[in-house]
Amino acid sequence: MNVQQQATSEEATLQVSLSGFDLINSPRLNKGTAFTDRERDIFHLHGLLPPHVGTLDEQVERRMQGLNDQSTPFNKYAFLRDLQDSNETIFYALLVRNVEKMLPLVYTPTVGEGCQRFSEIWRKPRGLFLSYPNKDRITQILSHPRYDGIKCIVVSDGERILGLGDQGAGGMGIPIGKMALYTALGGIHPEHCLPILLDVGTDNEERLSSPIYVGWKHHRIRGQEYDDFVDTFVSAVKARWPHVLLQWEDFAGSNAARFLARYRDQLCTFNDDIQGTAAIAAATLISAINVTGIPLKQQKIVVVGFGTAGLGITNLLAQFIEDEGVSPDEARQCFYAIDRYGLVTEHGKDVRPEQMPYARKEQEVQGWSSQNGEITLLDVVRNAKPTVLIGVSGQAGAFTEQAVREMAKHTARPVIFPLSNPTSRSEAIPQDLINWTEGRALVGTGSPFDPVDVDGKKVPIAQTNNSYIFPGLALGIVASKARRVTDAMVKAAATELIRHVPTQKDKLASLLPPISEARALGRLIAQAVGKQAILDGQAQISDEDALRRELDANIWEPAYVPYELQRGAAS
Ligand SMILES: O=C([O-])CC(=O)C(=O)O
Ligand SMILES: [Mg+2]
Repeated sequence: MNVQQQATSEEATLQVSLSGFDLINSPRLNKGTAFTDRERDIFHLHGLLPPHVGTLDEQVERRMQGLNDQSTPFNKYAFLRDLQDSNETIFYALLVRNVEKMLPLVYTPTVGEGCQRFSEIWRKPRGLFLSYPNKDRITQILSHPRYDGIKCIVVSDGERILGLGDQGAGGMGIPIGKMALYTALGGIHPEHCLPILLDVGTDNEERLSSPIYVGWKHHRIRGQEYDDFVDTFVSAVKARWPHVLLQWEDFAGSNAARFLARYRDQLCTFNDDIQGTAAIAAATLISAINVTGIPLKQQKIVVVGFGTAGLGITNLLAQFIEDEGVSPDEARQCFYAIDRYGLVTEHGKDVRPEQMPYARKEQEVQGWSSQNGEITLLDVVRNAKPTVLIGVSGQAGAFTEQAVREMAKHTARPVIFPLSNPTSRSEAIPQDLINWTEGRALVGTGSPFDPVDVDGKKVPIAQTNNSYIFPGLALGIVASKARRVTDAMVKAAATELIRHVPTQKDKLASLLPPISEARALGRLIAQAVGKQAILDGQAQISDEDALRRELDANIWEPAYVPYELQRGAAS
C-alpha cells in the first residue's frame, strides 16, 4: 500500500476512545449490530451485542418496521426521538431516505404535540437546558469540551411554540426538531449542532401544576431580568464560539424582533420565524404569480396576523416589489395588514412603530364597513379586493368561507396561504379553499396537508414552511464562515428556491418543488447564500471555489466509517 492510499484510508476511519457500554451508549458513535467482528474485538463489545453482524440497510429496515407498528403520530415521534438518542446514523439514514414520510413525524405538525407532551417522554438529555436559576453557571455549562466542535445553535425560550403558545421547557422539542432538519436537509454534521432551551419559567398553568413537568416550575421571568438573562446567554455564546451561527426560534411577539435587532450586528444570527418564514412565503408567492401572470407590484396582499412573521413577510415582499422598479412607498401600498384589532390603520389601537409603515390612512378607509369599530378581514376583502391572502395569525379558521368566497368573486386565481402551524392552527383547510373557489385557489400551507381534489384530480399542496429555507441558509452560513447574516443573504435563499419551483403553468402543479428534493435544494440554497456572503464582505473564504470545497467538507452523509482505537486510549 503506498503512502497516499494509507492517507486516504486513514481519513476514512475514525479514532475512537470509548469502548464497551460507553461506546454503545453514545448515540453519535453507536453502530449497534453493525459493529464488525474486528471492532467488537477492539472495543470489548462481544457479549453486549447479539451475534449477528448487520448492515445499516438492515437496521433501517428493522426500524422502519418498528415505526410502522406505532399507532399514532405522537407514538411515532417518540419512537424516532428514542432512535435519535440511541443511534444517530440510523435515525438520519431513515430520515434522508424517506424525507416525505419522516418530516411530519420529527417536525411539523407532530413536533407540536411532542412539545406539549415533552415531559411524558423525557428520557435522555439532548441539547442544553439553560434555566434561570443557573444564570451564573452558563459559561461553565457551555465550557465542556464536548461542545468544542459546535458550529450552529437553535435556541428557543418556549413561549410561542408554533401556534400552540407557551410550552415552557417542553419547547425544547422545537430546537431539537429544527436541528434534525439541519442535518437531514442541510447535511450539517450532528456533532456541529446544539439545540438550546432557555428555561425562564412558563405561564402555562397546566404545565406548572403537572407533577411530571420537567421544566423550572416558576412563572416566566420578564422585563429587565429576562433581557439580562438573554444578554448573559448571548455573551457567553459569543465568548465560547466567536463564529457560531445562532438561530432564534419561537420567541413570543416583540421579543423575537427585539433580539434580532439587538444582536444581528453583534454575532452571526437570524430569526427563523421572521426571516425564514418570510423567505419561503415570498418564494411561494412568486411561484404563484408565475401561474397568474400578474406582476407582484400589481398584487393586493392581505396579511392576517401582523406580528413578527407577518412583518418579516411584508418587509421581504416589499423588497421584491421594489425590485420591479417602484418606490418603497408605493411598494408598501400593496399591503393590508390585519392584526388583533382589525385592519392596521394610522390611528388604530396599539399600532407598534415597526407596523406603522404599513398602516393605511384613515381617509382611505372612511366609508368602509366595520364591526364594532374594527375593520375585519371580510371588510377588507370587500373593499380592497385583494389578490393574495396570507395567514400567520395562529387562529384556526381565520379565513372564513364568506371572506374567501368574496375574494374569489374579484380574482380569477386567488392566492391563499394559511401558514400557521401546526395543522390544528391553520387559518383554513386546503380542500375547503378549493371548494369555496371552484378549484381556482392557489394554496400554500405551513403544515403538510394531503393533496386536494380538484375536478376529480389530485393536486399537491405546497408546504410553505421555513424548512425549505433554514437548513440551506444555515449550511451556506457555516460553509462561507459568514460573520453576519445580511438581509441580502436571506433574500438570496428565497431567490434560489424560486429558480427551482415547478414551471408548469397549470393548476395541477404544486407551487414548490417536492419536499423529497429538499436536501438537494438545501445545497443549492447554501451555495447561493454563501455567494451572497462573499459579495457582502461577510464571508471568511476567498471565492466560489473555496465555497464549493467548504460545502463538500461540511456535508455529512449518514453512513458508518470503520473505527480504530484512539492512540493512548485505554483498551
Ligand atoms: O416550525 C415550523 O413548522 C415553522 C415555524 O417556524 C413556526 O411555525 O414557528
Ligand atoms: Mg418557528
